[in-house]
Amino acid sequence: SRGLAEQLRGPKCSSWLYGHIPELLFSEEYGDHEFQWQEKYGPVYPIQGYFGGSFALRLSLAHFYAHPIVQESRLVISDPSTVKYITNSGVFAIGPSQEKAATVVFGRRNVFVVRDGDHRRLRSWMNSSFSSNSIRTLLPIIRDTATKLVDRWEALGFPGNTVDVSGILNDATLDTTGRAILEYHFNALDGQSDLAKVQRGMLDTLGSPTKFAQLAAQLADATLPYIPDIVLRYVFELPIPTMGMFQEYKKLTDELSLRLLAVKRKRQALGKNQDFISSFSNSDEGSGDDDFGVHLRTILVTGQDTTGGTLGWVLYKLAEMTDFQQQLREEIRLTRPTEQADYNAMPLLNAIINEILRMYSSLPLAERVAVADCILPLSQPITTRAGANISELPIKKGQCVYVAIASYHRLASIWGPDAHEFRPSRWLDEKPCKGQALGPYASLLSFFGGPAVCLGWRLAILEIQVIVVELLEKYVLSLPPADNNRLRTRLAVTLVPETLDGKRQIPIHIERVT
Ligand code: HEM
Repeated sequence: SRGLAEQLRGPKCSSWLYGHIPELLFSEEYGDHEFQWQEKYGPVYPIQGYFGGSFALRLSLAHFYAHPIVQESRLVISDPSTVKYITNSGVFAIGPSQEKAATVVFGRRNVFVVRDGDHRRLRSWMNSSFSSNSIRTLLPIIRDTATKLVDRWEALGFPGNTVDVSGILNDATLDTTGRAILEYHFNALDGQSDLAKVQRGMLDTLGSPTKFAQLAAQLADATLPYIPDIVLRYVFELPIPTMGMFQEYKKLTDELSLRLLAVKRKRQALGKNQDFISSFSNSDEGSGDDDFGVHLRTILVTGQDTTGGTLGWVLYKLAEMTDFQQQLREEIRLTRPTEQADYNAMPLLNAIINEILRMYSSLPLAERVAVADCILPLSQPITTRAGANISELPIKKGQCVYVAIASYHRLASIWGPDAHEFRPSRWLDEKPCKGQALGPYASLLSFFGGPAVCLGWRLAILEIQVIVVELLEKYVLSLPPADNNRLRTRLAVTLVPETLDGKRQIPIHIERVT
């Protein structure tokens, strides 16, 4: 028996080959199907995975892969008790497709894939540079990036025009991670960094909006779990342009990581140093310098489009809500924030940021797999297809689940009857979240929770706060006059904004504050 998962009610499936995955991951607007399924089937329901039910195909593929994977049926989960169990119990590892994807881009033994003691050790040196004390000291660097961003807008002639603001925001977030954590100037905002260009090219290829690229992404998602690492390594050495980009990225980041380590070691000889790179070379992880490249790539990639995309949504919504924007500008004028505490004490600033994180979580879904048989707790009973009421859900080792972050943020039981509505003012209410906090910040699940909680959430929040304040002090944002100014959300590695004609852009009209 495969546990009870198969006996729950869920949507009917139309594709034997792909199951429900295209509707879940590749729908035109993110959540088109997922949010309706949640309304209909509740916060825990099964969907069909790839290669639906083909036992023969599964068997023939299974011997390539060390762990048994239940591909035919996956659970989509937003029930708070179940989510908490998944993030905290240690019974779940990163899911098979995400594991391969992270290994391909970052390298082996990256923080997403290592488990238990290895994960704890890795996090303990990484955490120190991202603690609240460390992040507070980064404020001058973040403000400096924000000033450079303004300079860039000016140099490109943004004021007085309608422009796409999205790419430059991602340059700013890469520059912040570089300077704040690695003490290294990428100068992505100046357009001078080869590494920044290659990283951009790689992420744009992975998340390309073309039909062909989406089909490729779908195929990769379906088959990656079965492709042994050794074969993948050969695929990435193939002499074709896309693979060349991955190789170039690895080469540049490996070189940079060795250079950074060498500089640090010299400086360390002069005295003790507690930053990211020094604590790596002092820790158990530091025994093999090669691994530093893996961790460098991990933070450069995970910190960039997540934070940049969130910022983009904030600016777009402010351009749409001009009254709110004006009130926020007034809040900024009265507060004149200089310390982190000042930013945290600005109700309107944080209301818009929190509402964006709720409605447009950059990573709306986390894939996990059970590493042992277990019993999932449920906060409300489920009626099975046979009509039985169950108050907990036994599942088997190998069961794949999706922690449905975006769906959780739309539960009426947690966020109230207007959970689907974009309403920043809910954050001015007494208790916007009616449940217990699952994540580290504002009761949101946007940064995940438990031991694998987002490493950079404090940095991301401060960065967004500082940049929004800096931009609103200088500019008035509005939507372009054309009818074609609505954006939709598409999952392309992260949740990206896209115009209705499929362009990865955030067109905003910009005027200087007079
Ligand atoms: C608004 C911005 C951000 C959002 C919404 C976000 C969200 C998340 C989420 C949902 C996860 C869990 C993913 C999973 O396990 O499947 C995660 C993990 C992670 N994030 Fe972030 N993130 C953001 C910014 C950053 C920044 C700025 C950095 C670093 C510079 C960062 C570094 C990481 C790392 C290293 C992990 C893996 C942690 C682990 O597995 O132990 N993130 N993030």
